[in-house]
Amino acid sequence: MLELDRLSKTYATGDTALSQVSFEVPAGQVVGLIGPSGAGKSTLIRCINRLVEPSGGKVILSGTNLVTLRGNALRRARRRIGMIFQEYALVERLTVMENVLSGRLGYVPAWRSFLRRYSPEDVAKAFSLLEQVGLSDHFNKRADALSGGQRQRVGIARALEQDPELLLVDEPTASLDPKTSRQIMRLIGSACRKRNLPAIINIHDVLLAQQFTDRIIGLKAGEVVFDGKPEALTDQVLTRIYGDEDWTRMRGEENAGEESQPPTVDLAEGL
Ligand SMILES: Nc1ncnc2c1ncn2[C@@H]1O[C@H](COP(=O)(O)OP(=O)(O)OP(=O)(O)O)[C@@H](O)[C@H]1O
Repeated sequence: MLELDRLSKTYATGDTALSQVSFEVPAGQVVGLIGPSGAGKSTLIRCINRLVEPSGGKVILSGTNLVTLRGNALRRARRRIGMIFQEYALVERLTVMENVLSGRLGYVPAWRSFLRRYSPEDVAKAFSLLEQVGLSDHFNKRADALSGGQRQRVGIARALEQDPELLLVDEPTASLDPKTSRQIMRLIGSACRKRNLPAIINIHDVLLAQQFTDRIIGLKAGEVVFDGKPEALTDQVLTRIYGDEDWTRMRGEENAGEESQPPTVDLAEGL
């Protein structure tokens, strides 16, 4: 379980990106984090893994307050957090398999990670994950030979190879087409449910968030202005988060596009 307790961040420039944000994410729950540009979504994700230093408050992961950790203890805590990025953050010249195995780097001794030697268990696990994300035929391809959707699946497998206790996902679908985006969201959701993993997904696409997450948290100017079930995200709530817009029409247009799409192949089975 993840608990944020009055998490705050004011940058050196004086910009307050987060003010006293508190919520809990229980095991297995997938949270969609939404809000307008500048609301503090990336800052929130980065404060959790300490890529940004919080100015105040606590980030408690399975009983440990991550905010007070330093040095080795912080490194050990970070490997408990799987990250999935918008731009995939793969090592382009390495193979798919090597990219997935890099999820173990935080675990192997320095000399082994330098030589990129992994245990047979790590390799077997990586094969299994690649199979689960539908990429077992591509294990030996270079990452730069893959499509965006395939790269993101490698990113998911790499995060899971790490055996994380928490997944932080930053705009996973921003560079993908609508159908691939849905497959990726479905994969992330089913991986979390199967492993009882809590996840926070920073996502701009409100409809995707509504469809594929268990709970939505709406940030505005660094504060939580909505926290509830996806179906409670009414037009009034969207206006509270983003300001005036014709939300009903937006949903209508999106649904019209949806009907013309062929049924998606569910790659997530077994994940
Ligand atoms: N490194 C930084 N230094 C100073 N201010 C920053 C820094 N990073 C973010 N901010 C400010 O903090 C606030 C929140 O930014 P943040 O990037 O967290 O928002 P966001 O919701 O992720 O936006 P977007 O959806 O556009 O990525 C903004 O006012 C931004 O200008």
